[in-house]
Amino acid sequence: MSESIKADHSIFDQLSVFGHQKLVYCNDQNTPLKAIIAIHDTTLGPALGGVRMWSYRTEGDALNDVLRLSKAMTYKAAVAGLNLGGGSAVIIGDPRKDKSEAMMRRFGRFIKNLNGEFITGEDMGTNPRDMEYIRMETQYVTGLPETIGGAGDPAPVAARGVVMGIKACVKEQFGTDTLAGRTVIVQGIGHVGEIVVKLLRDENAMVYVSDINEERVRVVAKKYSAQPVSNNSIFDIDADIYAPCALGATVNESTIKKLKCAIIAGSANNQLEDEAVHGRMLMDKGILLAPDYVINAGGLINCYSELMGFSKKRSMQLTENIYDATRNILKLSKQENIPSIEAANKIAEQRIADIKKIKTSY
Ligand SMILES: NC(=O)c1ccc[n+]([C@@H]2O[C@H](COP(=O)([O-])OP(=O)(O)OC[C@H]3O[C@@H](n4cnc5c(N)ncnc54)[C@H](O)[C@@H]3O)[C@@H](O)[C@H]2O)c1
Repeated sequence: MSESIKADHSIFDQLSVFGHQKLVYCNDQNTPLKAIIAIHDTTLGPALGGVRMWSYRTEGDALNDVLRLSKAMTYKAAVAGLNLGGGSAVIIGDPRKDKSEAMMRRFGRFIKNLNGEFITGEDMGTNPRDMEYIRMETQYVTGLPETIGGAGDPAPVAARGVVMGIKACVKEQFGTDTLAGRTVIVQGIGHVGEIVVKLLRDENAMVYVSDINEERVRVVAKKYSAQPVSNNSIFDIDADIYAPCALGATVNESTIKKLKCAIIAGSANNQLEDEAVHGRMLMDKGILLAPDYVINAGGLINCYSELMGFSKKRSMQLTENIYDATRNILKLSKQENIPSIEAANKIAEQRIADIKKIKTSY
């Protein structure tokens, strides 16, 4: 888990860094679709992961993102105790300008050809409507609207889990898990971030909000009586908790130097630019990191419920367990004097190794 992917390596080299099983390039000039599906590990079950649509600067950036996201899904499902493997997909393009019904349905046909090895759902830049389009072509999709038998938007469940993780860290750092009076910076107030803000404000935390979309900052700050801050100045604020809820890799060499918080806990996947280096740097600085894939697993739990026929109530109950899961990881981190992300990886890898003993692959 500590290796990083180098853009100049061959594709097979890059697949070997994290032990990926399969990579599918989906190209269709008519719709036009350029997508990559990465399947990391199917020991525990079919690979489930969202499809992200983003204006990647280069194809290498898209590949890097999908490899990192799919690996995180394997670990997320493993720690959450779900019978799912890890996979992910990215579509290259601007979701506001380039998306169409035909593109999403064409993407659905690529998933169909994988015969259930990969199941998708929402991620940044995609929504329940897109999942409906994919569903027109394949059954291997989750996050469908409740009106057509799905479990609905996973974001509220993901947000609940994030707040459970925040509470577990607050308990560790401050001795009590009450959020009243704690200060939190939420970076990225989209589907998940906005609900994180709401839940924090419901418990009387003081919340700063930032986003590259200034209109959203204005609207969300007003709606929840939060403090708007510019994206450039978030690391100058003296807050208890930094909650990254946008893109990954925001915790890196330069931001760790500036961070003044006691806790990092948010929904964004792959928050650490380099797990081994930055996990240790945070530990040395006394900043507690809630491993992202542990506390943002609510979205995946909701999708799993959709597959297994669970109710919203059951999803929420399973998501509440994130509090204890986070506490256990922080305990192991302390006992073994290892970064929290390493402790989480150990627990995930142990479960995968145990289940491997009873079956060789999905
Ligand atoms: N939606 C889910 O159910 C779910 C579940 C688990 C994890 N996540 C992760 O949580 C994160 C957010 O997901 P979402 O569904 O809320 O996405 P979203 O697209 O609804 O919201 C993302 C928000 O971040 C903002 N943003 C983008 N780049 C930014 C930057 N550099 N600085 C500040 N703001 C920025 C966008 O303007 C947008 O408002 C992603 O990393 C996603 O992978 C989402």
